[in-house]
Amino acid sequence: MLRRIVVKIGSSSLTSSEGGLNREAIAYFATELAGLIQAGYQPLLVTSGAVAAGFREIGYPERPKLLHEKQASAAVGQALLMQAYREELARHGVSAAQVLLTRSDFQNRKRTGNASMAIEELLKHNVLPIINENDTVSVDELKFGDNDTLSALVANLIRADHLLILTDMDGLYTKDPRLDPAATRVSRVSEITGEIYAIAGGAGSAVGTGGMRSKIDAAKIASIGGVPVFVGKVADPGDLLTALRGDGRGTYFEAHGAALSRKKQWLGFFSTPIGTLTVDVGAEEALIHGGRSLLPVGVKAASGHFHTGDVVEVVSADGEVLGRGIVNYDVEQLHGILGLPSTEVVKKMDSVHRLEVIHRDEWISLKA
Ligand SMILES: Nc1ncnc2c1ncn2[C@@H]1O[C@H](COP(=O)(O)OP(=O)(O)O)[C@@H](O)[C@H]1O
Ligand SMILES: N[C@@H](CCC(=O)OP(=O)(O)O)C(=O)O
Repeated sequence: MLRRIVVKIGSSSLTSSEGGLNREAIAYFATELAGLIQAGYQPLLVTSGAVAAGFREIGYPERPKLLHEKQASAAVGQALLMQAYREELARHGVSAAQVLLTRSDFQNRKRTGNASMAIEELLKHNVLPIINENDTVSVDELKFGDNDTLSALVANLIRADHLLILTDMDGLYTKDPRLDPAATRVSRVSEITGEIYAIAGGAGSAVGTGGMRSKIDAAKIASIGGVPVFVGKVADPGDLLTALRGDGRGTYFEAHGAALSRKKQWLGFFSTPIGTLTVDVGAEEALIHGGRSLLPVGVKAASGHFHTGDVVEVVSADGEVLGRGIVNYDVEQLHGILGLPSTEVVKKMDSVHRLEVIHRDEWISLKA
């Protein structure tokens, strides 16, 4: 299989604060994407820019803040965006297709399957999928808001080899460089800790939305799904290939997990946990590094009104979120066997359906 690369381009790289598309920028990115195809890669594009491209034509003086105004701007701008990409890609003999997705599409197994089938078919026919959020139907609870998270979910869905998030900054800095000129670039992140989140700020431009924080969220999702991420800037011919090969101007986030099944993608990023289990150090080690199931002996506390088959969050003794899983006991049953070795559990219970509190096939680690 060709190596699949998801490239995400933010509004800040495609438009100016006064609105409208920067055609030169689109032409540049089209050339870079064609360069990836020529080098034997299979790129998919996740692009923002619809709102920023469309608001001026509608008559708004600046990027609108109200939802319906954004939606109207996106409806105009999305057509402009696609037209520009299609024309510029055609110069390189590359055909492109529009794919619009919302958060709820990823919550629904059938829709995720449909999206994946359509994307696979496009790739089979060498058509470049150009993906954006479906802004017309996205209201607050359905919205990704920025496209960074969407790009990570797409990368997991199609089992990408790399995710390249392109923006107007050449990577993550120790502080928002617009506020602190002395800030320095973090060139590699092996683990996304609270410290990494603490240095990432919000959007710096008048057109971007998520800022560095949403890029870290995206890097975390992709990294859990086994996809390494580059966040940075490309500006010169060949920069995209250079970024892919590890020498780009930006920050590289290492991947942790292996590619995730659809079920685990849902469990990790879309399920709603209705209880919490606190585990001891041994259980944490078994779950995170040992690839093992969670047994009653390692569970110190259980809270929430959950039943067998519900999703619960698992936290360490000091409250750090370790992951999520589908629990095999009701909370009342679990309270009776907390910390007990398996032999005691079997003696104490009338019948044991499954000994594991969470089976490893129904567990996802959220440490990245
Ligand atoms: N620690 C940081 N390092 C780099 N950039 C940061 C940091 N904190 C906040 N930012 C801001 O994030 C912005 C990029 O995000 P955003 O405006 O949403 O872009 P895009 O439209 O490309 O997604 C940068 O312009 C920068 O001002
Ligand atoms: N779907 C919206 C994305 C919003 C947005 O600005 O995202 P980003 O530039 O990635 O922070 C659009 O196309 O305008």
